[in-house]
Amino acid sequence: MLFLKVRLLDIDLLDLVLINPEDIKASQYFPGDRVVLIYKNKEEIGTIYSSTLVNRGEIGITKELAKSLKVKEGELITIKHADKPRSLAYIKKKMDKNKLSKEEIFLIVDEMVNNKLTNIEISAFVTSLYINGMDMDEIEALTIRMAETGEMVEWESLVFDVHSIGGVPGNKYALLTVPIVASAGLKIPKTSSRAITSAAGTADVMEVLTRVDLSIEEIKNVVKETNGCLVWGGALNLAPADDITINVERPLGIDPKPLLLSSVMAKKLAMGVSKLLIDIPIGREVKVKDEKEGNKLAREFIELGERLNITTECALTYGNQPIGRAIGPALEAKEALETLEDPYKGANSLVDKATHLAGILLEMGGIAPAGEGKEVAEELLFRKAHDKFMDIIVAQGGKEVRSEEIEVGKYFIDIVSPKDGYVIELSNNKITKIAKEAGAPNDKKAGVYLNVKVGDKVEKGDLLFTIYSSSEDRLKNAIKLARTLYPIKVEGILIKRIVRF
Ligand SMILES: O=P(O)(O)OC[C@H]1O[C@H](OP(=O)(O)O)[C@H](O)[C@@H]1O
Ligand SMILES: Nc1ccnc(=O)[nH]1
Repeated sequence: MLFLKVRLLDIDLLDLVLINPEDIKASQYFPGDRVVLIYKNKEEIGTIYSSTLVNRGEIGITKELAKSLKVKEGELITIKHADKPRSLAYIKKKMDKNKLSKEEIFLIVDEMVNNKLTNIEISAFVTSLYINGMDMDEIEALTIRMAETGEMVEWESLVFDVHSIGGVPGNKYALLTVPIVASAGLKIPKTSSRAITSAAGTADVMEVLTRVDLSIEEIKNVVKETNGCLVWGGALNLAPADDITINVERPLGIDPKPLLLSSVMAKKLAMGVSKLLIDIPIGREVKVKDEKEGNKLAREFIELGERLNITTECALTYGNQPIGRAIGPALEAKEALETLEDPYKGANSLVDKATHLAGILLEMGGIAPAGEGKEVAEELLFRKAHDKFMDIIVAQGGKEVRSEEIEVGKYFIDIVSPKDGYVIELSNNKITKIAKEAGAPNDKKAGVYLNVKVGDKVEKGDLLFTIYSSSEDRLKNAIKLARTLYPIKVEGILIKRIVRF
């Protein structure tokens, strides 16, 4: 046991514990050791790093860790050796391609939620799922435990929801679909995650306009008032393991299928959703490459839904190029608002996707007859969705806002076509990489605005796209990347002329 005086660190690395090298030398500990930090009746796990940033007799811990321990700067805490988490053996079992039992999966989730696993261990779990997968029994256990380890919401009437598996840039459909469905009288308390593989998750986009970190009580009030909401799952104590795994998935840029299924469905189970529509974008550069793979994933969502008592339908949607033209939180919020303000001016792909998905939900909810949902949704988009969206923004704690008031990055650069021709290729992955390099999603004002889409005719010097950032340096890096990646290819229609011999 070692007693040390707390120093608070402004570092975003939850389990980081700094100790002066001299103190480490004089103790039984080594850098990299996992330790239990004890303060009064609270315990947390941390990993020791050696650093002269703290003086002898001090221990540097993050503000977040201090908050969990309820300890203040200058107070004394105790550390002792931590046992290896028991679930580590099961993570290794999955690495060795074995099936895990329900109890083993429950323990992994429990230890994850109780801060007993370090990011390295969680990352090994995520990677093992990426490589070795899980069967439906395992996925069901993972989903149920992810939901049960947080709060579970109950409603007096049926609630609906829509959720995209993501992967396609510019996927701001929910900012239209939710108000359309809510304005038809169905309850739709939508939870989203932040970006996983993309440059902006729905929660990141919505946060530009209003609060997304509502409590369950607040959500209930918003839904009572407006029928809908668009909130961030990670802010609530709703399926807490979801946000923990997403924070590991994001830097790896992967979304393993068992986690994709459990991440989405655990949030829906915890939120008490009864009828759900899943959007599965299909395309070369998204999570699901073709229709065959899409059908398979859809069947898995439907089966998992049955096991959880959530009536689930799926829509396979076009994912070969971005939805709409804006990529990045503020740019997407602006485009969604523009489209709600005047759907005639909105990007076709955005209006089409949002009304198709809303239409299916309206049919599932008995509001529209079979086959007529899209038409009803379009009408609601023109007549009611904008006002409903404003009501939701205000009820969540924001202010009514017009699209022209949304600020985007003050540093920007236009990228123009090097030749005459047609846009023959627009790469999702490359556009996402450029938007991220410019700072999205953390820099809400960063991103890419596409002036052209596949098939458009362009002349040399015409604007192809604009990159925005709040930082001059990040913009420079994004430009450099854009110049090497060529995310948009322009070619003439004539490929080759062949003459007779
Ligand atoms: O595209 P990437 O970042 O991989 O996936 C994450 C996004 O997909 C889902 O979309 P929605 O909430 O249904 O709109 C999530 O909630 C999140 O916004
Ligand atoms: N893995 C996930 C993909 C899409 N949405 C989620 O909430 N989670």
